[in-house]
Amino acid sequence: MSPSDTTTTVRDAVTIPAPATPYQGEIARYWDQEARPVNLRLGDVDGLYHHHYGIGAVDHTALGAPGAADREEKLIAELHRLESAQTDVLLDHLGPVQQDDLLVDAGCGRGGSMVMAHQRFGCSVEGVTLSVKQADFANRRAKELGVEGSVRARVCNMLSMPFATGQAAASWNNESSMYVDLQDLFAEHARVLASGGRYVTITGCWNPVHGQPSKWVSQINAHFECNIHSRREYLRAMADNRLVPQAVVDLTAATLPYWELRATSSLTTGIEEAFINSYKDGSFQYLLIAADRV
Ligand SMILES: C[S@@+](CC[C@H](N)C(=O)[O-])C[C@H]1O[C@@H](n2cnc3c(N)ncnc32)[C@H](O)[C@@H]1O
Ligand SMILES: CC(C)=CCC/C(C)=C/COP(=O)(O)OP(=O)(O)O
Ligand SMILES: [Mg+2]
Repeated sequence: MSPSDTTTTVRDAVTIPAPATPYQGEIARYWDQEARPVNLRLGDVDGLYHHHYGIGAVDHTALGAPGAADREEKLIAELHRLESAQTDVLLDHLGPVQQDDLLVDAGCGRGGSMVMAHQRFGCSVEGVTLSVKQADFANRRAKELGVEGSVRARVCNMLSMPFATGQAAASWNNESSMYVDLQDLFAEHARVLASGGRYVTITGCWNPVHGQPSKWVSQINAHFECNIHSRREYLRAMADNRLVPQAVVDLTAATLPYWELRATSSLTTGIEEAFINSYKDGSFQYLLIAADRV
């Protein structure tokens, strides 16, 4: 049986906080109900469940012959490999991390990035999500992997995280910053990060050069009930909140192969065209920003 088929839940005896706003209640319900095969079947490949997209070149030899019986299975494994490669690039930008450090995953989803961070650095990783179902899922996976002492998800608003001031050596948002006000978000990261700590985000943002969000960006917002920010907003809000960018990496070209491969799969969700067209017309960018807390 694959992990996504299990029905038992591992729950801390904690009170689940009420959503801070009606919008956050809607987002909690959205992720509580989410069970798209494009996420669960990819996660089933190796037990790391992601809710973000992939980067890097497609390995066409790994896909086997077109029309072969196992082609779809291989394609799913390849999409998953590209999503985990995205996490690896995020982790590459965290800088040196010690075993006794605390890492914070803001908007942790089903916990795939948290497990990968712990496996790489051997340190504690704490995540927050609005969704009880996602936190349960992440904590169940951590227990199944025997890392529940080091990897934990909590149901909590990332704008008010349960960490002491300066407690985190590094923190990140992996495709989760489009659900919140960036000034509020970066103020909270600046609070929980130690001085000299590292913040990393991978995000989709609209390109100010386009003028306003394109119709494709508006379609993505409607699809996910989110509010994609502009590149300018990210850089301004960081500057306003003691986060000084050390690297800004445009991953747009690197994510297009993922989308083009996904569009040929049996797991399409209908949003592929909006991503492909907006990345190609330049109205939307897939960006990594790594910043130091000064
Ligand atoms: C697209 S998923 C990304 C999940 C994860 N970062 C990953 O890469 O797999 C967005 C996540 O952001 C979380 N989220 C959105 N708004 C939030 C908030 N205000 N506080 C905490 N989590 C939030 C959702 O619950 C969800 O887990
Ligand atoms: C880059 C942008 C704008 C991301 C929006 C946030 C989001 C929903 C990410 C992917 O989640 P998912 O993995 O659950 O989505 P899907 O089901 O499409 O794979
Ligand atoms: Mg996905």
